[in-house]
Amino acid sequence: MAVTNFKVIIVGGGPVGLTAAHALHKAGIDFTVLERSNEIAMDVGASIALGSATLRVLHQLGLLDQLWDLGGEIGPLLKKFTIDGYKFKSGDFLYGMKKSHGLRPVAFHRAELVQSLYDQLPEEVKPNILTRKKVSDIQSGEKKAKVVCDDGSIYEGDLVLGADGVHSQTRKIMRKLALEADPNVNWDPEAPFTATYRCMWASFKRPTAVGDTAETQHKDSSIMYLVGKERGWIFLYEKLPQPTKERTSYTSEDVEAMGNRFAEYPIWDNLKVKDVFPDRMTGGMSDLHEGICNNWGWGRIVLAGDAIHKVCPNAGLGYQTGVQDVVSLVNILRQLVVPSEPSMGLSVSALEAMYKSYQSQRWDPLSHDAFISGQVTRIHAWANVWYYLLGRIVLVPHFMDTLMNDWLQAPATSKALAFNFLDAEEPFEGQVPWVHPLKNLY
Ligand SMILES: Cc1cc2nc3c(=O)[nH]c(=O)nc-3n(C[C@H](O)[C@H](O)[C@H](O)COP(=O)(O)OP(=O)(O)OC[C@H]3O[C@@H](n4cnc5c(N)ncnc54)[C@H](O)[C@@H]3O)c2cc1C
Repeated sequence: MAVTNFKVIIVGGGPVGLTAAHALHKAGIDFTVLERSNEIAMDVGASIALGSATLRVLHQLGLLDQLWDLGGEIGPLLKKFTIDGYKFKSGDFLYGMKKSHGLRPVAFHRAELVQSLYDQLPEEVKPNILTRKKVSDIQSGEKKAKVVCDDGSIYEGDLVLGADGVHSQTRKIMRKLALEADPNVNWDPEAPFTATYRCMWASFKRPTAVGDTAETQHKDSSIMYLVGKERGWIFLYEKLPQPTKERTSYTSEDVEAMGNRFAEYPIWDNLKVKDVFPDRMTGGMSDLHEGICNNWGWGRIVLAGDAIHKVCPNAGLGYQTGVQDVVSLVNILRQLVVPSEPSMGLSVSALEAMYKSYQSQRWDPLSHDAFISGQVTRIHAWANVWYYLLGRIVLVPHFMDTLMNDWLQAPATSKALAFNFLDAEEPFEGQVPWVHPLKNLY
């Protein structure tokens, strides 16, 4: 039950929007989610792999028990192939994660993860999740914000949280309002991200053992193969003829053509793209935009998730960075609104100060995750000689442990945020202690 009369309107019922809904509910802050799709968990075919830092946050929210039934831990065996089927490496490349924080990443089917986030909302707040609500306009006033949907309906709140993805309408509206208020303000461009690669993904009935994972590396194109509990997924990556900031829509013919271009490439021992692609259950294709916005909030509008930062999926960090946004934002917001008198509300200047704290808390860890994501993508695609040497020769399991995990990933993971108002038993522990242990909240 809400303990304050502060209300957040969340634009977008994707994974980040629904995670925010859980967090706000636990913080005692009222919310409404406006989702443009007809259903919450549209099956677009992709997987989402989550590491220990994200899963412990979901554990704090009480969601982990049900999620275990859906996910499959990746590894221990990762194989690396060239496109002619030569297996140039094989080993436990993710052991470092298990050693440092108790768990290798766990792979979920995205639609099942999102459905579970929805299903696990308490019954009394499920009516706050509204579908077929495409947000078309936002007014940000001194006292309240109004959100207008394309069916003419209007929703009023104290804060609008744009979790509406890479092509965020909330981000576009916020930019327009900020520039109208001050034409000289230095703002992100309307299309703030650039795509250098595109990806086609597909899911199919699990062909090999749970946890199997492979990379197929080549100049400017690569594949990832992942096997979860029930399904397998392939991700086919290809460098674009030139980088673009535009939004390209791909047709089913484009999907078919890309599948055919990769048909003979291996994804596992004795398994090629052509052996799974024709039997795909779901799939999709998009350009992979990359970048981080500089403007995270204005007036009564703030952004989270893909709406403000976009990374390539090879390292599996996109949603995970969005979860960290939610933790940071809700921790700070709760401190501001929950102790205040019910009638006080929050001024725009107080909110804008909050956006600065939120952005500065998230900036360095986010930049680190974006760096890792960009590197992994370019290593898989042999983007230049240096990346080729890393991918093809240098990154053997032992060195991978030291470089990627012990030096880069484990220190970042240990500093990952957790909710500072929710207690929980620590679900994962390894050799590297958490900086924010759940039992000893900071
Ligand atoms: C192939 C692939 C594999 C990936 N694998 C991983 C992985 O392993 N691990 C990981 O952490 N991340 C992964 N990601 C990234 C992850 O999917 C995204 O980072 C994540 O989905 C972002 O969540 P979001 O809620 O911010 O945005 P989205 O998932 O884009 O959700 C936005 C929601 O807003 C809604 N919306 C949009 N506009 C409006 C509007 N005007 N009004 C109302 N609603 C609107 C949309 O319908 C959607 O439901 C992967 C991505 C891809 C493409």
